Amino acid sequence: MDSLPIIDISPLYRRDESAWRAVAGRIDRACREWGFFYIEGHPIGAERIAALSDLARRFFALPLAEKRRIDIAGSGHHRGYGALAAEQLDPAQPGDCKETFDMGFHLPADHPEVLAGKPLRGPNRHPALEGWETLLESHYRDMHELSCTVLRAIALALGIERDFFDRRFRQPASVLRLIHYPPQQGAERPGAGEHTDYGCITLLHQDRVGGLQVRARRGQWIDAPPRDGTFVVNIGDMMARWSNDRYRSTAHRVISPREQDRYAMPFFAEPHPETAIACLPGCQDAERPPHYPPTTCAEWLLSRFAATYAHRRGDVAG
Ligand SMILES: O=C(O)CCC(=O)C(=O)O
Ligand SMILES: [Fe+2]
Repeated sequence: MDSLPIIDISPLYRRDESAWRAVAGRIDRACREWGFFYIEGHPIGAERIAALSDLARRFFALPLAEKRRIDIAGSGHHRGYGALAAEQLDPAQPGDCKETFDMGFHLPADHPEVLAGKPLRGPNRHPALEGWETLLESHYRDMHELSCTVLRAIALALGIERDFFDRRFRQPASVLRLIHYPPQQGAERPGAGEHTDYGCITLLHQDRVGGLQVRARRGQWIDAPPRDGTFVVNIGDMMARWSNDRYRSTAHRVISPREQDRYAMPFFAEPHPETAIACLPGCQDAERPPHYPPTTCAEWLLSRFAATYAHRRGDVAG
C-alpha cells in the first residue's frame, strides 16, 4: 500500500473506552509503519483555517522591511519572521525557498523564567495586523489541545499512563509556524529540503497546492497530497528517542510550487523545555537496549536549530 493511512479521531472525543483503544491501535500501526498519517474528525473547522489563510497571505505580502521588524534572527528565543533561505533543512541543498512565521507559548518579558534567561522562553512577536494576535493565540491553544488529544492515544498505544504527555506538555515548547512557499520556475531550490522534524509530533495543515513528499520505509518518495478537513500528523525525533525507535521520525520534503504560492501551517508539539527525553520503560528490554543517550527537550531543540539556521551556527545547547 503506497498511500498514507487516514484515521478518524472523533471517537477520542467520546467516552467509549473500546472505541478509544481502536483509534489508539490504528495510530500505533501508522506510527510503526509510516511515522505519518492523516487525521480527520478533529474539532478545527474550515472557517478557522480560512481566517488563518487570509491573515497568512496578508502577512507574507507585507514589504520585507516590515516583516523584518520581527526577524527571527534577532530573537534569542526563536520567535518571529524567517526570511527566504534563512533555514537549510537539507545540508546538501541550497537554503529552503520559503518564508516563515514562528510563535510559541507566550511568556511575558517579566516572567521569572524569561528573566532567568531560560532557553526558548519569552514573549511572542506578532506583526501589527488587525485581528492577528487574537486569532493566532487562540489557534495556538486549540492546536495544543489537539496535539494533547492525539498524544493521549499514543500514550495508550505505548502502554504508559494516559496523562504521561499531558503532564509534560504544560507550558510547552510547541511552535505554531506559518509557511509561504513562493513559486519557482527551476527545481534547483527545495521548498523544504529533506529532513525529519525535531519535536514529538507535528500536526500540519497544508493548502490545496501539494508538494509534500514522504520517504517510505523502503526508501521511495511518496506524495502526501492535500485532503480537505485533515491534518497530516508525523512523528518527530523526540518521540523516536522516547519510544526507542518503535515510532521512527520519517524523512519528508516539500517540492517548490511551480506556478502558484503554497501556504502551510505546521504545529510542532514539544514538551516543556526542561522535560527529560529518555527511553520509556515499555520500549526497552534485553534485546532492545536504549539507542539514544538521554537529553532534554531544550537541549535537543537548540542543537537542531544550530544545525539548520545560519544565524544560530555556533549556538550551543545549554
Ligand atoms: O509545508 C509542508 O507541507 C511541510 C513543512 C515541513 O515539513 C516542516 O516545516 O517541517
Ligand atoms: Fe517537517
